[in-house]
Amino acid sequence: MNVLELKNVTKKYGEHVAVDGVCLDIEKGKVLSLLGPSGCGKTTTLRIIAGFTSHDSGIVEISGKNVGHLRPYERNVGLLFQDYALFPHLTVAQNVAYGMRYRGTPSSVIPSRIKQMLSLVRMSGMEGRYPAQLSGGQQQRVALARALATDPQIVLLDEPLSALDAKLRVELRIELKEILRSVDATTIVVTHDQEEALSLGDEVVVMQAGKIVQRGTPTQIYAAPADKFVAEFVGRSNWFHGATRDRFTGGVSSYITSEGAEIRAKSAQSEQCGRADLCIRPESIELVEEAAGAIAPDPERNVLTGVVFDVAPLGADVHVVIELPGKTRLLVIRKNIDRIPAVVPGQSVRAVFAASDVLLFSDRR
Ligand SMILES: Nc1ncnc2c1ncn2[C@@H]1O[C@H](COP(=O)(O)OP(=O)(O)OP(=O)(O)O)[C@@H](O)[C@H]1O
Repeated sequence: MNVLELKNVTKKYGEHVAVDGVCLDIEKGKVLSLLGPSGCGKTTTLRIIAGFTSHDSGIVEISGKNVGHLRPYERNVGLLFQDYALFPHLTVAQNVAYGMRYRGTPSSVIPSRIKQMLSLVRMSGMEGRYPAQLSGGQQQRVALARALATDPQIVLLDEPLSALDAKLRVELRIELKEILRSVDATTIVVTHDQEEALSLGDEVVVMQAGKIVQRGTPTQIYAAPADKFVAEFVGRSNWFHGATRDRFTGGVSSYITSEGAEIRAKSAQSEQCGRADLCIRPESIELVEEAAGAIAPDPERNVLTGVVFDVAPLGADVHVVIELPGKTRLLVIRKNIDRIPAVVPGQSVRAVFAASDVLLFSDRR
């Protein structure tokens, strides 16, 4: 059974439709990431579920019950919101106890529950501290303990890690995932950080302008984006615009790009596409030096010749920018451990990628 179900939920601010007919369900114990650019309606959706914002139409159900008329404290929802900081005048223990007292948890149970929650978020021994005496990461752990203390039916996390620096963010992200899994929490996490969304969510929901444009596993969203917006928003990408020239057997079509290059794409949809946007992920491209000799022709492989423009060794990855004829630039990302050819700017190379790695988006303009 779904713990949460939104049925055609819409919210307008004046003429502006912030949430536009959203339908969303989530099963018990699953973590759903809500991802999208600033202003696409993620926070408004969470606030509607929590009961802080009323929706204009549609139905919000928690465990099969319409909760549209219930106040926030009457819904058993755990919250960790950007603007829902710890109470500065309360200790760690009092902050964690706050929601429980509000919801009528028996006083006899509260101390052991505080202990359990603080141990879960690795904050045992900090009960008597005030928020100002904690680091940003510690404050977020306490806020998480407070959100989970009432054993909520749904946990809503709005940009839970955004205030932290990059390294701590990644560390806490891994912990957060483990904690949510250990308590079997049904969770929606809002983020505009794609890496966070893909790593935390069992499934990812991508929103644009108040609407859901795709829902899928992190792998589906990355490897099979529903449209150009999702492909551009999730992951890095190289883009070409082209028109079909030839069609071959096995779903392979060749496109001539605006810059005059030929790119072959293999896709179930390629038969329908006259003009199309072609997307190639930087990780799908291999670099082959000129010195490596001729590359055997293969109708399902692309070979583009260019000149290395920039090489950026970024720790585990190397980012290489290739300039193709017509000044188009192609980003190639290789793992350091691949021992890619030690290319240098100005060197001629070939960028090689499979026709099946080209994502095609039909251009209906
Ligand atoms: N109280 C309000 N009054 C008027 N407009 C609002 C209000 N709250 C949100 N909006 C508008 O609704 C749209 C969606 O806002 P929302 O905060 O849900 O976006 P978001 O996807 O969470 O963005 P961000 O990632 O920047 O937090 C935006 O255009 C915003 O300006």
